[in-house]
Amino acid sequence: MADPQRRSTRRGAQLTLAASAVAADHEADQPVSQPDSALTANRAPAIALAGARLAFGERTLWDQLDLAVQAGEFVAVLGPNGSGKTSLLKVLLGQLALSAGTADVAGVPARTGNSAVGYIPQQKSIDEGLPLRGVDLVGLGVDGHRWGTGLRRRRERRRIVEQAIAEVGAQAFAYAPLGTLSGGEQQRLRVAQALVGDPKVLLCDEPLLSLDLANQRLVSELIDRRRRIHRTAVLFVTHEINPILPLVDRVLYLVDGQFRIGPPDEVMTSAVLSELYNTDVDVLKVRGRLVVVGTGDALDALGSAGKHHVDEDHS
Ligand SMILES: Nc1ncnc2c1ncn2[C@@H]1O[C@H](COP(=O)(O)OP(=O)(O)OP(=O)(O)O)[C@@H](O)[C@H]1O
Repeated sequence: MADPQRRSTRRGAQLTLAASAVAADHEADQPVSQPDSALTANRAPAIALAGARLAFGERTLWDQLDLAVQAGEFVAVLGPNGSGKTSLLKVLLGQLALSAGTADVAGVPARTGNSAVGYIPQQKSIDEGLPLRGVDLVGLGVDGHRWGTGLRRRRERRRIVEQAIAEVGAQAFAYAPLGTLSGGEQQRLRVAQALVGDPKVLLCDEPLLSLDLANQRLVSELIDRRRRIHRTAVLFVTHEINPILPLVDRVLYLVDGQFRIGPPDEVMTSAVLSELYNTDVDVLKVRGRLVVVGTGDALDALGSAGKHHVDEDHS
C-alpha cells in the first residue's frame, strides 16, 4: 500500500507547481494584481510565502506553499474546519512561526506589531458592560510611534480616527459603548480599526460571520473599496465565498494538507474540489452563486448530509 505521507507530499508538490503556473497566468492578465508604484520600486509583493510549511507535531497543516499576493489583490482563503486558515493568518501576523520556508509581509519578514498590517478578526459578541466605545476601539489601531504625543499630534490623531469612522459610516454610533451595538455596527468599527493605520496588507478572519446579508455586503464593499482606492492587498479567510465572489481575484483552497491557488473559476470546479477532497464533489452555479455539494463540511450546501449522500452512492 502506498505511504499516505509520501503520496500527500508528491501531490502537494504537483499542486504547488500548478499553483505557481496559475499565479503567473493571473499576474499576466489581471490588471488589479499589477503592483503599485511603491511596490514596483522594490519588486516586493505585499505578501510572499515561499516553501512555507506549518506543522504541529506529526500533523502538517500545509507544506511547500508558495503564494505572492500583489498590492490591490483580493485573495480568499477557503477550506474545511482545521485546514489551517487561521493559522496562516497567525503566521503572517507573526504570532506563529513557520516550520519551514519564509513569510514576508509588506516587504519584511512576518512579525508582530507591523504597522503596515491591518487585521479584522471574527465577529464576536462583546460584553454589554464593557465601557469601551467604538471611537476608543478605532483609536487602538492608530500607530502610536507614528503619531506620538503633543497637542498638534493628538489633534491629528483624532482627525484620522474620525475619518476612519466616517469611511465606514459609523459616526452615529461611534461614541456609544461597543456592547450596546449590533453585530454589524461592531464589525464596521473593527473594519475602521484595521484601516485607520493605513495598512498595505489587510488580513481578515471570517469578518462576515454571523452578519446578515445587508451587513455582509456593506463590510465586503468597505474592504473592496479600500483595496481599489489604496491598493491594499487583502487575504480574506471565509467559509462562504458567495458574498465576496464578485470581488475575489484568486482563491487559496486548503484541504487536509493539499491546496490549490487560482482564480475562482479555475479552483471552484467539481474536478479540482473532487481531487482536493479525494471524493466526488459537485460545484454548481445557480443564479450567479456557487453551490458546493459532497465535501461534508461547512462549505457544503448539504453539510454533513452531503457527505453521507456521496458515501452511500459509492458504497
Ligand atoms: N498552537 C497550536 N498548537 C497545536 N495545534 C494547533 C495550534 N494552533 C492550531 N492548531 C491546530 O491546527 C489546526 C488548524 O487550526 P486553524 O485554526 O488554523 O484551522 P482553520 O482552518 O482556521 O479552522 P476553522 O475553519 O475551524 O476556523 C487545528 O486542528 C488546530 O487545533
